[in-house]
Amino acid sequence: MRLVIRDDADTVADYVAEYIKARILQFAPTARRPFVIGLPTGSSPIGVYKRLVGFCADGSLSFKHVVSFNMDEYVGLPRDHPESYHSFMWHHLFKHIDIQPENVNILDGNAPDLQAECEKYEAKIQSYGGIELFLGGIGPDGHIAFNEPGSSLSSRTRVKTLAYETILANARFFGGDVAKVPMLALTVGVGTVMDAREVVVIITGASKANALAKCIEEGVNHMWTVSAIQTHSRSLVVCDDDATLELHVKTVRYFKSIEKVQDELIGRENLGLYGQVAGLLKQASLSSDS
Ligand SMILES: N[C@@H]1[C@@H](O)[C@H](O)[C@@H](COP(=O)(O)O)O[C@@H]1O
Repeated sequence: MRLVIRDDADTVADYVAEYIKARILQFAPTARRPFVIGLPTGSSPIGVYKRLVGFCADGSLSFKHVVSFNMDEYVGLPRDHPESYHSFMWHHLFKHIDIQPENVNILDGNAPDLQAECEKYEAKIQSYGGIELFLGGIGPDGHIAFNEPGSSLSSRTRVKTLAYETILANARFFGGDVAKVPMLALTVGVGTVMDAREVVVIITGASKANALAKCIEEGVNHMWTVSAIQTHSRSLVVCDDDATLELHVKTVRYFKSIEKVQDELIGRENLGLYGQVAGLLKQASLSSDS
């Protein structure tokens, strides 16, 4: 796993947006071989989406051959409710880019058979050969998607009861009224996210500091579901300074030093064996190889 630390949420968004752009360009998707991306909602990815919209507007990136799968959706909230994840995604990203509507996949929280909806979603992901890159955010309790504490680390897409903490945290989107926050959601599982060939997680703000420390400095634990990322062979966490508040100084220094050495390596592209690695790093533009 790599940890990249930036000064604030804006520079985190710059980094992640550039990273995703580099990945899609490098993949060179076509209609027959689309780039399959997993996407989150929440405040964490908004800056990234804004930048991706900018790349599409200036012609440096296209989503024409990108297929998306969203992480989750509330149960029972009308699709056109302003706080549904359908509305969120169209408002912040999809309506501004050239993605083909039929390539957008979001769980239907009003499906007559919710279980069947979840199974269909997993099967559709499989039909594309899996997800290339799953982007995620986390809750203050370390949950990824709606995989609340105690979720199985091998869980698949399913119906999930929300933790009271999550309901409280999300009440800000419902005029501060806890009673208006749905208590159930459909969510991809931890296993669904970890099956992606690459996982990138955004963690910003002091309210996520404890979760970041639990997830990367302690063991893999179902009470902090994003800690499963430790077992992934290609994972990247991008956080801001505020989110590092609970990390050991040596952890922060270690990951900063790794990034510094990689930057130096890229500068030595023509030097023998170092050059080989530097070339690979540069080719990947940025690398999350563990
Ligand atoms: N289901 C979503 C998660 O996918 C998201 O990561 C989390 C954090 O949201 P925010 O980025 O607003 O802190 O909120 C919800 O619980």
